[in-house]
Amino acid sequence: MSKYGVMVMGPAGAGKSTFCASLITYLQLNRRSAFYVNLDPAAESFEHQPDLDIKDLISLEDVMEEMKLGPNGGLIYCFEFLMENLDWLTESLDSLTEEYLIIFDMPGQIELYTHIPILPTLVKFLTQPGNLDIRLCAAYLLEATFVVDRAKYFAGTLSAMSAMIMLEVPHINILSKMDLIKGQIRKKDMKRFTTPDTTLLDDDPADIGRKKPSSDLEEHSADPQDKDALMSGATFKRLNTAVAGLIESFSMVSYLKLDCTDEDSVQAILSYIDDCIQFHEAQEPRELAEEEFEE
Ligand SMILES: Nc1nc2c(ncn2[C@@H]2O[C@H](COP(=O)(O)OP(=O)(O)OP(=O)(O)O)[C@@H](O)[C@H]2O)c(=O)[nH]1
Ligand SMILES: [Mg+2]
Repeated sequence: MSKYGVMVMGPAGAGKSTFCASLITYLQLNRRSAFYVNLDPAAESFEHQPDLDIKDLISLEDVMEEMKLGPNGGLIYCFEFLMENLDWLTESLDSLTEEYLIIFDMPGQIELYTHIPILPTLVKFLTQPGNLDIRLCAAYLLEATFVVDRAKYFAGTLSAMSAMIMLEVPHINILSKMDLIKGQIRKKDMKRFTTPDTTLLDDDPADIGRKKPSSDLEEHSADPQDKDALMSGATFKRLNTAVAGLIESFSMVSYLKLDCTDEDSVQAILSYIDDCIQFHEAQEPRELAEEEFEE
């Protein structure tokens, strides 16, 4: 029996946990079953209590104290511990039926998605037919306010692409917190953000506020502490153009828009997730139980 799941990922503060909560609320309102797995050992408060919480396996606080590690090193330790104790996941997830959408809420430390092979191993374990056999979709969130600074937007897009290549599962990218940029970006321009386009670098509003050295020579003589000058010179522009060109040539990343305060927006994202994992195709016709019918 297949299981279905979504792994919600992205940089710190991108809105992952809020999206998980909105998704669970939406599923519940629509009589669908959700199983919420918190894999962020630093998360403290939740809108919906997790059905499975990594903190019951290992606590980041204890790790930091006992192993004398900082928060990032501590997190990596927690994930290495999880990888040695995968039975803990199997015990709880194995009995779930295909009716459930398993939602994994991930931590925001970017190194987890870029240069450490822990996540690919975890994803392989979750999806392999011999193990949990979950049809998994990755949802990578990037905050929509990044579009205001093109360098940040392309750097974020590069991290989304790196996660896509690393994980090798169906993947959707999401621009979260769309409500925060409402009215700031014209509809016509928004299309250029949902499918990244190198010409976006030509009209970067963040450039306006930055000092502009007129040449590389001037840039190199700039004060190395002056971040504004460092991030506006010709070399920085060339780097961004190269990154944007790479993203465009791979042509892998496009974004869906999400505003967690809007139910229709959550529904639209869910329909993409369902489609990626072919959720509806596995569902049996179901008659309402007597109590549900009376309700
Ligand atoms: N305006 C607005 N704020 C949002 C939205 N989604 C999340 N936020 C806010 O963004 C902040 C971070 O949200 P979280 O859901 O905790 O983000 P996260 O990605 O889980 O953060 P970490 O787990 O720490 O990496 C909170 O203050 C949320 O209220 C949204 O759609 N719109
Ligand atoms: Mg979170």
